Amino acid sequence: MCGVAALLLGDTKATTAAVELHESLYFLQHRGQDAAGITSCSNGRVYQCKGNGTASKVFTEGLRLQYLPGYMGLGHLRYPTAGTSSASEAQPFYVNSPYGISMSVNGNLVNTQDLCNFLDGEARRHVNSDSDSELLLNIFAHGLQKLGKRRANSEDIFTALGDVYSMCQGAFACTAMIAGFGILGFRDANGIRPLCLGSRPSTTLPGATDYFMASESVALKQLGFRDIIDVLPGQAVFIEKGQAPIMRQIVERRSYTPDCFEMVYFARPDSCIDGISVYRSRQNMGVKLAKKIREVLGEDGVKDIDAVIPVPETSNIAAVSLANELGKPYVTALIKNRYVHRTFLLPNQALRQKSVRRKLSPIESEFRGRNLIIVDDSLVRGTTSREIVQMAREAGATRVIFVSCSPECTHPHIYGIDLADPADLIAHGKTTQEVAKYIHADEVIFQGLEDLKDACREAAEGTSQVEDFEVGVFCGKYVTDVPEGYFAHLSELRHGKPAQKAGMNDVPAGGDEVGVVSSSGPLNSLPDAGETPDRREDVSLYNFGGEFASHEK
Ligand SMILES: O=P(O)(O)OC[C@H]1O[C@H](OP(=O)(O)OP(=O)(O)O)[C@H](O)[C@@H]1O
Ligand SMILES: NC(=O)CC[C@H](N)C(=O)O
Ligand SMILES: [Mg+2]
Repeated sequence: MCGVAALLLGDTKATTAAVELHESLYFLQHRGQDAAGITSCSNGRVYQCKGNGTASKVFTEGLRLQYLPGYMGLGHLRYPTAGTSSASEAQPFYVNSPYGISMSVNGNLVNTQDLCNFLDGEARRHVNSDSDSELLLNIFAHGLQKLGKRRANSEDIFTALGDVYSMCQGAFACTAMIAGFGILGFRDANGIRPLCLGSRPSTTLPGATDYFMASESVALKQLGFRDIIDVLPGQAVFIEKGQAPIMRQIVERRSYTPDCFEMVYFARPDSCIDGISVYRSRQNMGVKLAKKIREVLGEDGVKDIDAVIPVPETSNIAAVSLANELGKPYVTALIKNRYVHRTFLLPNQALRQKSVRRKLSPIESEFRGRNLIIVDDSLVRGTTSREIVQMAREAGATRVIFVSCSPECTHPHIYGIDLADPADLIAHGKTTQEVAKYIHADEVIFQGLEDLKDACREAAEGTSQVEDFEVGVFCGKYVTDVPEGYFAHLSELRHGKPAQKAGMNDVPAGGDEVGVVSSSGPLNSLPDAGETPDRREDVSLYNFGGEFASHEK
């Protein structure tokens, strides 16, 4: 999962799109911590700043925004699922031909080899990284280019998207910008990854309207956007500057099956995705899990429990309703260090392991001599649960029952989690008792799959059109076709090359945050922000474009 955003201000003389996009990245930061980027457009020119790290690092607390003028733009936060962690794969991506297109992608494609072959052999387009998102952008660009127009209109945009839907297999929710023309959003035919659109009156041009698209409604809400709607499966929305949005069903909806993991872990609880309140779904997960705990432990077993402890932060909401349902005290005995982010999203196991203790510490008195239920939203690799049980034991807990708001993760998540190899999954090929033994818990209890789906379904606010959920990670049945050999290919990639290998176009950098020039040299290099020459490698900060090649003229 990544976070995507696109903004078009109604006042085309405004220069503050990047400032607002930057603000929105703080509401989407939980979706990706590896890289961040913003692209903006002013007078037909495209400006871009991106690199490895969180939004505050890449934009050095907002200092770099002065180099990103314009009334429209894109934002991106990356959690890599394909390619490498190299800064050359930070997004948005840009292609100059045709028209100057930028794109931010949330998702994962499963037929990248076919796309590479097509782009190389037929489209004659150079792809400069291992990123599947750069492939998707080039498929779109090729579709637009082959129409052979000097300037595109909205129909051409929709026509070109036809190629994306017919050629790209997997999950995607994308935002794009065509220099001087407008912004675009579109979502795969099953609606696996989320995307929503909102509007608000312009504050600088009376009567004009600003439009904003993002992965999660919380970003829209907090920036004052209202009338929020979900982009539907197979649907695209194009907003030309100064115009109202045009919604178009590009391909028939194949299903309406958002990824259940959005509700379990990815999304913020104050977001509503496809008409489903994430907060309410997590509450429901707690209620349903309590029922399962009663079945497994029996009334006497439940009676023996002293307290319910959440593993902050995602499980907090479910743990409250679970504790209520069992009639047990909810005890916040694991304290989260507010300066440490999500550990699951870190790029390697050593870092993830180290970060659990850095992030969570026990209040020992709340553990000593007690029978405890410890609740987490999921057990994926088992990194967190193993470490937490160990902490509970060190603190003197008598009995530890570790419970999960979602079922056993037994299969790779192919649409947005960096889990190429099933062997990485704690529950793959293990019984529940074996999982308990592995994490040293007295007992482990998982939510049932149907209960999880019901918890999400029952959290619909009003009329959600969602039919079912993508739950392949729990059962191995995926909503899209998966090309033969895909899993073997993933495994080969994982074992053949280090997951963190450098991109072919990486340059060595001095600091922690390796950064690269992610395309050929800048046409109009911007002055640096006062950094040392070494720091300049940390972020690509370029102004692309020229006087004549733009819809602006
Ligand atoms: O079994 P694992 O591989 O450890 O993965 C599952 C854990 O990772 C996530 O926490 P994370 O620290 O990323 O985020 P949070 O603060 O939102 O809970 C998730 O909430 C679980 O706690
Ligand atoms: N998590 C995501 O949505 C990742 C997008 C894309 N597959 C990448 O790895 O950059
Ligand atoms: Mg967690």
